[in-house]
Amino acid sequence: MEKRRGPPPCQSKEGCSNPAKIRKAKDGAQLCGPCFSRNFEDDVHETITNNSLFKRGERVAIGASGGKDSTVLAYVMKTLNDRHDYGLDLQLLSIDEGIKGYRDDSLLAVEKNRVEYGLPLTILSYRDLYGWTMDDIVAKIGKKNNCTFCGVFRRQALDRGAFKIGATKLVTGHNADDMAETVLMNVLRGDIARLERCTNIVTGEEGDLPRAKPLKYCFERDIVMYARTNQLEYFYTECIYAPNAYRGYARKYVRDLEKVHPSAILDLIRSGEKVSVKKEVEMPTLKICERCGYMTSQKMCKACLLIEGLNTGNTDLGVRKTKKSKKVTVEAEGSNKEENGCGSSKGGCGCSAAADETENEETRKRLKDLQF
Ligand SMILES: Nc1ncnc2c1ncn2[C@@H]1O[C@H](COP(=O)(O)OP(=O)(O)OP(=O)(O)O)[C@@H](O)[C@H]1O
Repeated sequence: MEKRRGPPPCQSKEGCSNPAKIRKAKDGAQLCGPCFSRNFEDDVHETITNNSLFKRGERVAIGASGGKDSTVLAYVMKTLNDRHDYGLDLQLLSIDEGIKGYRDDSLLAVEKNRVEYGLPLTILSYRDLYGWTMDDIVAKIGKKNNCTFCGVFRRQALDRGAFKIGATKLVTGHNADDMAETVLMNVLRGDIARLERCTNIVTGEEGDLPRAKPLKYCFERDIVMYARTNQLEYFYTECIYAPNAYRGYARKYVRDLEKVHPSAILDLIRSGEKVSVKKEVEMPTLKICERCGYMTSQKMCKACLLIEGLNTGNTDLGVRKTKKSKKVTVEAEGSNKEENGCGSSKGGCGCSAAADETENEETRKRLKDLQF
C-alpha cells in the first residue's frame, strides 16, 4: 500500500527542519508557524525601511479598531520596534463611532491589547467630536449613505486624536486586498486623482499629519493566519451598517479574481502605482475650514458640511451635489456661519433647523474645544 505523504518540509531560507503548516498567500511559500511569522514580520520591516516610513524618536499613533488588521499592525509594529530598535514611541488610538453591538465590543479587544502590548491608548468618540453617534445618524438618515458620514468623520477624528496625543505620524492597518479594491473602485468611478493617490504608502504629507500603511503589501489571508499563529485577540464581525457598501462588490470581485490568478492583488496595486496625473491637471489646494480649522480644499470641510446637514435636516448636504449643498459652500465663502445659527442662507430664519439651534451651538463649542 502506498504510504501517505506528510506535509512538505518548511521552505524557510534559514534551513528549518520543521514540517510546513502554512502556505503564504502572497507568494505560495510553504512554511512552519514560527518561520511564517518571522517571514511576515521581515516583509513588513522591508516595507518600512525601503520606504523610510519613520524617523527615530517619532511618536506614532496606531489606528486601532480592534479588528484583525489593526490588531496585527499594533503587534507587528511593537515587535519590530523592539527587534530593530526603531526608537518609536508607539501609542494606540481608537475612534468610537457609537455603534452598539459593534464598536463597543471591538473596543474591548483594543483595551486587551493595550494591557498586553503595554501601549498607551486614547479613545475619541463621534459623540464628543460631532455631537452625533453613528446609531443616531442611521436612525435619522437610514442605511443608505451612512458610510459617507462614517468615513469622513473617522478620517478627521483620527487626525484630531493623533494631534491630541502629539503624534507626528498615523499608521493604519490597510492591507494589500484593501488597496486592490480601492484601485478597482477608483477605476470604476473614473476618479483619476484618487486613483493616483490611493496606492501611496504615505498620504497627507501636504498636511500636518502624514499617514502610513505598513501592511500595504500584506495579503488579508496572511494577516488572518499571522493573527492565529500568534494567538492575537481581535474582533471579527463586519460593521452592522456596511453590508450594502459599494466596496463589498469590489471585494468579492477581487477575491474571485485572486482564486484564479493569485497575483491579481499585487498586479492591481502595481497598476495603481503606475498611474500619474498629467502635470497640467489642477489638483486642489489645501485651506483651513472656516468653521472648525481642519484642513479642506473648500471653504468648509466635509465633516462640517455633513454636521450642518444633520443639524438642519438637510441630510443630502455633503453627500450629493445638490443646489442646496452648493449654496451652503458658497455661503461659507461669503459669511461667518458661526453667527448665522442654522447655517441656511437666511440667518435666524425659523426653518426646521431653528429647533436644533442649541444642538448646533453645542457641536460648535465641542469642535472649538477640540482644535489643536
Ligand atoms: N474606529 C477606529 N479606530 C481607530 N482606527 C480605525 C478605526 N476604524 C478603522 N481604523 C483604522 O483604519 C484601518 C482600515 O479600516 P477599515 O474600516 O477598512 O477596517 P478593516 O480593514 O476591517 O481593519 P481592521 O481589521 O483593523 O478593523 C484599520 O486597520 C485601522 O487602522
